[in-house]
Amino acid sequence: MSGSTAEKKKSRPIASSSNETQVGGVTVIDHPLIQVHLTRMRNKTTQPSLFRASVKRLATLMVYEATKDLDGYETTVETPLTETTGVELSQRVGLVPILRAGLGMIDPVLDLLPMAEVWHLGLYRDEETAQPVRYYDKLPPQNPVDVAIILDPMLATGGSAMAALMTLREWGVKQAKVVSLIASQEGVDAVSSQFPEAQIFVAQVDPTLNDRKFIVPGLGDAGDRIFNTVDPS
Ligand SMILES: O=P(O)(O)OC[C@H]1O[C@H](OP(=O)(O)OP(=O)(O)O)[C@H](O)[C@@H]1O
Ligand SMILES: O=c1cc[nH]c(=O)[nH]1
Ligand SMILES: [Mg+2]
Repeated sequence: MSGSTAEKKKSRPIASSSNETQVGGVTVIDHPLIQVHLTRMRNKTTQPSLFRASVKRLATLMVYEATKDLDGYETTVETPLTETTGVELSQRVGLVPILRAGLGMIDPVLDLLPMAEVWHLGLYRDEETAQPVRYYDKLPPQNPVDVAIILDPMLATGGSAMAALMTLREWGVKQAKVVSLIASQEGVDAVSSQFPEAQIFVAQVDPTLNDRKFIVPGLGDAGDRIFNTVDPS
């Protein structure tokens, strides 16, 4: 590989050794693969097909880490050779994608948790006020899941995540996790102060929001980039 671009650029470890950093109530999951896929998503020239693929890859890596405290029970299994012990999950897990952009994360997460229930929540941000507007919610009145995992690539002001957490609290969910790819510092501060019991997992926390409450540097509008609905005018 002599003379390759990779060799000419200075190589260094790009993730902390533990791969997890606690910033306030937020777990930042730091891993070279996470950073590489996130960089593709941030790049404005990345086309929707690669953007979608990157969302899926990141969702898999993030949810793998975010589910490491799930409870299980011991079971027995017959291999072709003998009987041995194994594990089954013992908690009812609900995945809660926030429409639209959260839909981009659901398929890879269902691959990891095929027994999970999926409860959709429709929320969009009003363009003028940046406040979340509810337009779809079919959560049942009773019988909450044991663990709910909110899926949404972006956590900007935190308004949408807090609206979702409030809905889950009203349903009676005892353990709620939020898995986002990019958050703003302001957003994670707001969510962790209003919902200190919620576990928040992000790949990176960006420093600011602009005057339209978009994350900076961020990646633009995740829903538009996933679904290829950027207004060309
Ligand atoms: O933290 P907040 O300030 O609430 O912003 C984050 C929300 O904004 C985006 O959705 P958007 O309103 O663009 O809807 P969409 O997914 O339908 O595009 C994103 O997917 C979050 O749901
Ligand atoms: O930066 C942002 C903020 C909200 N929603 C997005 O998709 N991106
Ligand atoms: Mg959007």
